[in-house]
Amino acid sequence: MKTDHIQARFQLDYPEFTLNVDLELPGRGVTALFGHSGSGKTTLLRLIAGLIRIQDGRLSVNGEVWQDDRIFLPTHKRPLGYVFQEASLFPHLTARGNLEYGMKRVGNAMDGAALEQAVALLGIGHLLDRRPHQLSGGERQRVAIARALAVQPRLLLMDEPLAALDLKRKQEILPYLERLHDALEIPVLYVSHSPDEVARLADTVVLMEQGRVRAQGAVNELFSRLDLAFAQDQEASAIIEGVVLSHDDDYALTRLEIQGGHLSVARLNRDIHELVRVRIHARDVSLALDEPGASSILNILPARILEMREIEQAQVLVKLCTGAGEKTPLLARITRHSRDRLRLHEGQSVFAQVKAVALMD
Ligand SMILES: Nc1ncnc2c1ncn2[C@@H]1O[C@H](COP(=O)(O)OP(=O)(O)OP(=O)(O)O)[C@@H](O)[C@H]1O
Repeated sequence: MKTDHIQARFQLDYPEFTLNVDLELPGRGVTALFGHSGSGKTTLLRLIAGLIRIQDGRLSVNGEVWQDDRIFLPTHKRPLGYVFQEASLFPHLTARGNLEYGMKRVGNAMDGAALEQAVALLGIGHLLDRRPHQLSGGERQRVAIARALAVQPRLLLMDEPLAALDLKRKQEILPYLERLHDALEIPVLYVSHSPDEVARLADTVVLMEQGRVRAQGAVNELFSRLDLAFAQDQEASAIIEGVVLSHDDDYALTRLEIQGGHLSVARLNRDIHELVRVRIHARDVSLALDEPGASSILNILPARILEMREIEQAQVLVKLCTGAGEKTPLLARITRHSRDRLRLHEGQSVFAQVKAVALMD
């Protein structure tokens, strides 16, 4: 049995829905369970939490068996944290009272350090004496996440924790989730049907369709697969990780090093060597056969065409790779007319002109 993975195998038959998954997931980092409404994301999370019991399921988390032919740990014996869409806090308890109740409930000896760490990570120190009705939806959710973490779980399950919040509150809470992503040693399973959240937070994506796993892989790999929904969306984009190389304060630009290449972006308030994630929309990338000599475009990357797919009558989606070892994926959305005029074909070397780069975190 692998000790640094989550292995989950479940088959569940409801009258009108069957879930059938056999997954091996990384033992740390954020894995997004992504899919349309009704694809089985919550059901899978509930099976993993032990809230649904089936006969022949198997689940091990970083070497510990939680369920197999002989073992079934009930939910309260599973060292996990569960965050729901709506923060289910006790209204009569303060934020602190809710955190402490969470710890007592699982029978953990009160670990002050873990509690403090969770409070600091979610930035709720100044809210601890308030009751839930004195908190905004986003703040309540931050308390609920801290409560889940204070018990020092070995797995964190999050079921659309932002779904009940409006856009402004979502924007407020996302930086805290990004901090979790960087700080947590434990695996996080994050249910979402927002590609934007997935792009920001996830390392790995499991794409669910009708109770089955349609695809699984690294976020940048899945986002650039032309056969999947991500690339066919209006917001289709490549996700690229880079390191801050230098700042040019004169021109208010920051230079990022990406795998085997560079990107210039609007000045980032980030330290040198810091890791950042950027998103390049397919609609912001155009293609040229020769290196444009005089151009106002900052980022012109040598690239190779891997695959093309017509997506609408007039549009073609192009999957490219760039950088050393051609490992960095890029998407371009061009017109069918341009494809034919430039006689573009798979395997061809081109120059990708990147009009805009959006910072993800
Ligand atoms: N207890 C149950 N009995 C029968 N059918 C169920 C039960 N629970 C869920 N289902 C069905 O299983 C399917 C998957 O539901 P699930 O809640 O897992 O989907 P989901 O991907 O999480 O959706 P959403 O994004 O809307 O939360 C749905 O068709 C649902 O109606």
